[in-house]
Amino acid sequence: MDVATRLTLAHEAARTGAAVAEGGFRGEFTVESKKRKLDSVTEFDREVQRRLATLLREDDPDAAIVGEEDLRDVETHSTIPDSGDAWIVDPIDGTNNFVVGNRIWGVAVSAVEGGDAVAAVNEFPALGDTYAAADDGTTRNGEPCSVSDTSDPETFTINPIYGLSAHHRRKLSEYVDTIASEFGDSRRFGSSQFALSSVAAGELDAAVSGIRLAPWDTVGGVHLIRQAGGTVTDLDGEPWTPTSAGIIASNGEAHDELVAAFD
Ligand SMILES: O=P(O)(O)OC[C@H]1O[C@](O)(COP(=O)(O)O)[C@@H](O)[C@@H]1O
Ligand SMILES: [Mg+2]
Repeated sequence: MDVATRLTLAHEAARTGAAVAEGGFRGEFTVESKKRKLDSVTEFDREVQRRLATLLREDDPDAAIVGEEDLRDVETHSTIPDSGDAWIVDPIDGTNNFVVGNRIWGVAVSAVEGGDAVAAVNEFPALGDTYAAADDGTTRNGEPCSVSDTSDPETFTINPIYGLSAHHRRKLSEYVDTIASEFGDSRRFGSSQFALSSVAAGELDAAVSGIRLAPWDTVGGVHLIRQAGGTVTDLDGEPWTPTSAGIIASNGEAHDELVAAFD
């Protein structure tokens, strides 16, 4: 399958999942906690992943499906296979927002070949924004977009992505302090894919995390940023991969300063 076809399929999957989730947004549904109190899953997370996995398998039967939710009836991987093709799915990124009726949640679908992302779509239906990329740049709602051109670190707006586990809380507060003392302002949204999409479209200058984030929270958004002209590394400044323990994603204009500031 060529990358243009993969992008089309990613769009179709994201749209399908978004329509399913939109049907439940601000309605009544069941919510459960997974391993941690803040790690929520709803019946819509599971249903969207089920629908996406079925749709993607129909068109690409040999590809692995990597997804956030553990479904009894659908085979899903939790890590990206070393070889072959895979689809990475976050059925709802920003579930805690979805649960309380906050609009910042989306469906993330990306295609990986031999470990490398080749197409990605992050759709945020309640916001009306869809970010997408194959191999010829990134679009927001079908129009080309690019990372910001902010170059003065003191004016950078940065999203410190944290996660849902309590033991990393100290790291988050250190990151917020560093942003306040060495950079500009901080933002937090409760959705890693939203943060990364925002960097890709120049709505944020950078997003950083000191913890290893899941592939469904990152791979698509990282591809969007790289295709939009940005830079994504690990905390040592080496190119980011899904196994990196931390991420510095930026417009590239003050990347060395970011790498020096966060560890
Ligand atoms: O910006 P915040 O509040 O640190 O949130 C980031 C967190 O949000 C999430 O992207 C939400 O993911 P889910 O809603 O899919 O569970 C986390 O995986 C990530 O760690
Ligand atoms: Mg999710």
